[in-house]
Amino acid sequence: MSVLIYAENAGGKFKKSTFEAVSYAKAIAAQNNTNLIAISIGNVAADELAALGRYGAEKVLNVSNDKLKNFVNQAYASVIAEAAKANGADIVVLSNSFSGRGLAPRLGVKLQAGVADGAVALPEQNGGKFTVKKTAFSGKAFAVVELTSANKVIALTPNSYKVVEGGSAAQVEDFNVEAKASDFKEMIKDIVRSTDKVSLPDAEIVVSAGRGLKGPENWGMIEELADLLGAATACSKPVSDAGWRPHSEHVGQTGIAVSPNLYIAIGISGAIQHLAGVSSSKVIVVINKDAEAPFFKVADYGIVGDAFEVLPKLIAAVKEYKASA
Ligand SMILES: Cc1cc2nc3c(=O)[nH]c(=O)nc-3n(C[C@H](O)[C@H](O)[C@H](O)COP(=O)(O)OP(=O)(O)OC[C@H]3O[C@@H](n4cnc5c(N)ncnc54)[C@H](O)[C@@H]3O)c2cc1C
Repeated sequence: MSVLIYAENAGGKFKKSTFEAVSYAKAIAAQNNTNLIAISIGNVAADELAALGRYGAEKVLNVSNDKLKNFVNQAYASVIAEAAKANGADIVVLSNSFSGRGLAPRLGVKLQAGVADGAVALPEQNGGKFTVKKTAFSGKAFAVVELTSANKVIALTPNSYKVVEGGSAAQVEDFNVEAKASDFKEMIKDIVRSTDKVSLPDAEIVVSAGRGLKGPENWGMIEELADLLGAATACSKPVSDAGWRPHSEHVGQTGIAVSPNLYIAIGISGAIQHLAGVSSSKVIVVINKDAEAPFFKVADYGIVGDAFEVLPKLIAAVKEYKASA
């Protein structure tokens, strides 16, 4: 028995969500008194691979097949499943990222494994039962699921488990798998990044605005606040539907799900479909002129006020704080 973690990279670098998933997988390996093996697919430098040892991986399997340079759901799932079988891994962990959400069910089929996607806590293993707390109904609720199969796949919600450092460099080994033509029926031809700014799914802070901002010409204040805080910008669905902001910024049930440390919602009512994508944020701050806006019910901090008065004051206060820090 062992635990296998799929270490996802972006352009050859591991993301914070990967370090969280490795730390989480290490804790599961420790619970089960077994070792942790990582698998990386794509072109990642040897020292970057070995550095996964810092978060608990003892061995890193490196798959650098040219055909697998870009993410291909089916092919990546086949490689990870092969690695799990070859290393006797009965628990496979990955990040519940865009790629992870595609891989988890495929791995479930390939490994005949129960899947807990959107996990938010370490599994509980009592009296032979293996249960995992996970988000349910697009983040509107939590569910505790029991995985009864011998093999298990767990996809960890980003920002729900802390990064734990302490280990030493991992041993890196090449892992070669024959890539099957049938795994390449759908391929990513090109990746065009929408912006050079902070990536929304990975952002620690998100500044988000809704129809209360009245029009696209008022987004200067949102961008200024986001720049000052090193945050990503987001918006509600009607805002992107109206073309005020790109669809890549739309968060919620039908958009991107985010779980930053801080989510600032400005002029957004807090409809259930919006909350579905943001409710796992650690701290939620709401600015809305209507004290009855539903968003206040889930807010940690709220300001009842006109965004056009509150935001300039907030921006000035952040500038003042940064200047004095
Ligand atoms: C199937 C389905 C899926 C959906 N998916 C999504 C989704 O993924 N994401 C999403 O966001 N929505 C989604 N929606 C739409 C959702 O139901 C809401 O209509 C939407 O979230 C409302 O957006 P909003 O809060 O920006 O606008 P509004 O509901 O118009 O709210 C604007 C808010 O701004 C406040 N306001 C106005 N002026 C000011 C001011 N000057 N200062 C401060 N506050 C002000 C108002 O008090 C109000 O609370 C979906 C709907 C359906 C039916």
